Amino acid sequence: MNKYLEIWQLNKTFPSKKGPYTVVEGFDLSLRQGEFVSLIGHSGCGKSTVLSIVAGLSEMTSGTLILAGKELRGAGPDRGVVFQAPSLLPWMTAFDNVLLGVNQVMSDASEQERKDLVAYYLTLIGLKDAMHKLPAELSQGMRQRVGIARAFALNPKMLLLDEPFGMLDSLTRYELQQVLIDLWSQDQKTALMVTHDVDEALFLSDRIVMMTNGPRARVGETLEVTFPRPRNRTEVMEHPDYYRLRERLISFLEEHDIRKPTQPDAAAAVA
Ligand SMILES: Nc1ncnc2c1ncn2[C@@H]1O[C@H](COP(=O)(O)OP(=O)(O)OP(=O)(O)O)[C@@H](O)[C@H]1O
Repeated sequence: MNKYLEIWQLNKTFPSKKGPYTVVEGFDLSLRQGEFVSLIGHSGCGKSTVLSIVAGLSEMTSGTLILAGKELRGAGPDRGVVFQAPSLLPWMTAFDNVLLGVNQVMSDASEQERKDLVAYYLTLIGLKDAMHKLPAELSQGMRQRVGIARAFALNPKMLLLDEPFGMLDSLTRYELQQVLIDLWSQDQKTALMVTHDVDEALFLSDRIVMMTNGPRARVGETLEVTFPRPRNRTEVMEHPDYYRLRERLISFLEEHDIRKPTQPDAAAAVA
């Protein structure tokens, strides 16, 4: 495997009132260039912790991170991050919010080139007619489109997405998943996404990485998703492997459900 992002023996321990709490331990994961990988696991297992360490927004306790052959230290424009809600400056239009980042990262390009780039991504993402509106004049889904357009426009080496559709209603979520996958197909950015949504992971990913529960969470199982690309939802859901892969993901999550009794005595106690 030609490794583009390498996460090697990642450990993260938080201090807590009861002593050090090790969230992830011995977490190993590699991504190929242009690969879309989703990280799935129960709430609190440490998915966002891993993502924010890769983004450089949180420090690891120990381990090694390598992106495109270089060891990562701190945050940088080589990683574009998309959270559940984008942080947009409320007094600036969607266009100016994206331009702000582009101006910082692409200082070598001319002013016109930078503006063209912003307009190009906002148009691709479906905001052609709304790019000069303020964030308050946009719906939540439109604001999230701005966040995604910004991440792509900055031309990072990779995208880090932390439940990017988690706050959207299901129709908007489906729409934006398609928008994201269309943009991704065009730019082929290496992407690591945290999600709770099994169908979202199956629709978008080349590989789904299932995390064990914390404390000391690590990679449990990995699922290859080989549906042909470009993808559309109907074709993916009608693919003969769809329900087998979905079933494997759900079984893994059920096997790792900490609320589920594992012994007859425990079952009796819960009953
Ligand atoms: N700054 C912090 N200080 C102490 N503990 C933290 C901190 N950030 C996260 N944790 C703990 O680390 C664990 C993993 O949190 P994290 O947010 O990474 O999980 P997650 O899998 O992304 O959860 P969810 O799916 O609910 O978003 C949790 O037990 C959380 O309480």
